[in-house]
Amino acid sequence: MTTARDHSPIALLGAGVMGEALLSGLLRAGHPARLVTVSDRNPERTAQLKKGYGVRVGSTADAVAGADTVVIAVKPQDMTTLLRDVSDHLRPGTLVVSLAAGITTTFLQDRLPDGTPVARVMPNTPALVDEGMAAVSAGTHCDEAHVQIATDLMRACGRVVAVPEHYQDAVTAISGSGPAYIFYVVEAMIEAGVLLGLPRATATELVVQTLYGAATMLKETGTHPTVLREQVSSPGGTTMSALRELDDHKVRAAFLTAMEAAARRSAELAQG
Ligand SMILES: NC(=O)C1=CN([C@@H]2O[C@H](COP(=O)(O)OP(=O)(O)OC[C@H]3O[C@@H](n4cnc5c(N)ncnc54)[C@H](O)[C@@H]3O)[C@@H](O)[C@H]2O)C=CC1
Ligand SMILES: O=C(O)[C@@H]1CCC=N1
Repeated sequence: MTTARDHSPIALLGAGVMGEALLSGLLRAGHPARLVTVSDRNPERTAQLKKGYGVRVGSTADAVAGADTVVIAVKPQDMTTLLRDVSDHLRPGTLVVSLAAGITTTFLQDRLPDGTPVARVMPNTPALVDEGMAAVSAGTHCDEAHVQIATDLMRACGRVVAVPEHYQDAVTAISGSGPAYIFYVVEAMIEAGVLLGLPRATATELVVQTLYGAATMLKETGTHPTVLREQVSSPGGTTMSALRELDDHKVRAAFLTAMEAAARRSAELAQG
């Protein structure tokens, strides 16, 4: 899909884990490196990205002044300071896309020049391998073309959905933080394999391929996870013995409580 701002200048402010994931996806999708200016308060980081990707680097002021789209990927706690700098150099009509957890479009609009179009996006780290999941919400001054630009940006490295902004805390708890829960389960399964006497490398290969296979089944068959789980669970068999332990240890309830906590934390982050 092409848009009016295809291959127009982008400023990326904050080039940590998430910023690099998006940057690498954009470049793989064909966005010219010379049209991306990266700014990070850590000079080692900008030097790494300049060397690794051939992008331009500069101050926040330089990056913002030359951009049609400004992508902000700093921690929520660094947002207020950064927005002061951005505000001073933003050209009228420039779209500001924030990837920060918890930071609302109202928070952004209140700290940017009147009428600035802003979009709030919740991405996730699988963007690094073009399998990201991102949810986009529009601010007050964001029209359909702006939403499309934000969507196209994120589509460079995975799937994108548009959601009403009041869903964003829940989205953050599910797909934003979600990869960490999966990696946590993977770690636990590998440890279990080692406990059962498998070499760590073998346990890791078994777990990773099992995860990949199960995820592929979910995605490619569209079959409900309950049905897929039942297909593995023979009457009186091994799987039911394990699942009973997970139920006894309230693992399902723990997931619900954990994701409620993540959503609550997301809502708190805009309060500073
Ligand atoms: N890591 C993840 O899985 C996800 C992160 N996010 C959001 O993405 C944002 C970035 O998170 P990470 O990349 O994980 O953090 P990070 O700590 O890896 O990267 C943040 C970068 O921002 C830079 N920075 C801080 N203040 C700055 C300033 N004033 N000007 C320029 N650069 C500045 C830091 O030096 C750092 O390199 C956060 O708001 C987070 O909520 C959203 C979804 C997933
Ligand atoms: O933990 C965090 O706050 C960020 C937002 C979603 C994933 N990582």
